[in-house]
Amino acid sequence: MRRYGTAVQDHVNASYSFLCRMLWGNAAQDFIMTIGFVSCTILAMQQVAREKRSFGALVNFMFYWSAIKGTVKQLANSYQNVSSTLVNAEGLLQLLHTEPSVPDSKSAKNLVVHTGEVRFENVSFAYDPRKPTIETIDFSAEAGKTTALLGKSGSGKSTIFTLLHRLYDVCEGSITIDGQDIRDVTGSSLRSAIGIVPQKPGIFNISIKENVRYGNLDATDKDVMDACIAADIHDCIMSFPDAYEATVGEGGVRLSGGQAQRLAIARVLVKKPKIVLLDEATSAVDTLTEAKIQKAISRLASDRTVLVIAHRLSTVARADKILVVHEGKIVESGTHEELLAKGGRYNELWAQQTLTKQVELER
Ligand SMILES: Nc1ncnc2c1ncn2[C@@H]1O[C@H](COP(=O)(O)OP(=O)(O)OP(=O)(O)O)[C@@H](O)[C@H]1O
Repeated sequence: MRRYGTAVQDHVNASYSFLCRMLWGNAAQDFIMTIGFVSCTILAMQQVAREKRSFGALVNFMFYWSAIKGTVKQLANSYQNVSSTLVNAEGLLQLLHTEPSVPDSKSAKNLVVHTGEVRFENVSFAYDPRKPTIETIDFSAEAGKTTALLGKSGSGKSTIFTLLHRLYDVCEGSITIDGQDIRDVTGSSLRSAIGIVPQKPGIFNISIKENVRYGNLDATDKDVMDACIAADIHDCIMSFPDAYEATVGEGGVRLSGGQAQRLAIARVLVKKPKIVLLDEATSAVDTLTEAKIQKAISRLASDRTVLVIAHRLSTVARADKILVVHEGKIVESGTHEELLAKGGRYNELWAQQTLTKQVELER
């Protein structure tokens, strides 16, 4: 409350000072205009008295003056408005001119995606050179298959996504998509080839239709509806009084967690990328919602390379390949059955998750 109070007080002080200056400015402007008018009128009257000008010219002058006065005042006010708008525009321009921290190389070409095979070759990375985050990770996510990343919190799963998106460059090794090193391609072509379903999707306070279309601004209304049907959210949207025109509130507050995630899946479906990164929400959803999300994910995954940070047992078990990440390294990889048979860390995580699920169900 104290911080908010201080901020409001600062705002009031700034508004008061702005208003005072504006009033002084207006008063000065009116004063100068009046002085100008009085001087010109005296001069004109003298000329009329000396018969240098006709009385009609004096009337004309007064008529023109009253016509021009309003426009000149408007011009001065416009200047005031323009200067305050320029402050905002300057902020926006600064934002638009922000240089990316990982710029495109001079010889960068557009990424050409054929099958969408992703390969990490001996990749090492550290946010802070004193503490490695990823150490010599080596794996490939095969085209059209689902690869699940599983591991404890802080093991480096999200960092693998961040590197594939090239928000940071790797310190050692390379990441390739269909044989092209992502450092040699343009950032825009890389990002348009990848669709992301984050845990907390960025949802805007606009209509559901526009929120889905954000994935592909050229998508037609039919494309949006088809994507929502595939993401199993169409019926839910139709139950809203305004259907696709319903606004969802700032950050999507009027949607449940499961609905927001399916909306994000629909957004990726209209984008139609070859590679999809999926960060499953950990929040406990009921079994029916989980089944709906799972159905939407299966449709999203068909014929696409999917890398998923898996939290749900159903996703983990269905994945074509599972990578167990531990302290920035891949310690185990294989299918669900292979890893269970190994009896290692995966087995341990699986047992833990199954137990948690049982406890949740018993509640
Ligand atoms: N932007 C960042 N700057 C510095 N360190 C970071 C940054 N992002 C993550 N880290 C650190 O990197 C490590 C790996 O984080 P990461 O988010 O990849 O883990 P995660 O396995 O995805 O965890 P979770 O399952 O909780 O999301 C953590 O120790 C974290 O503190």
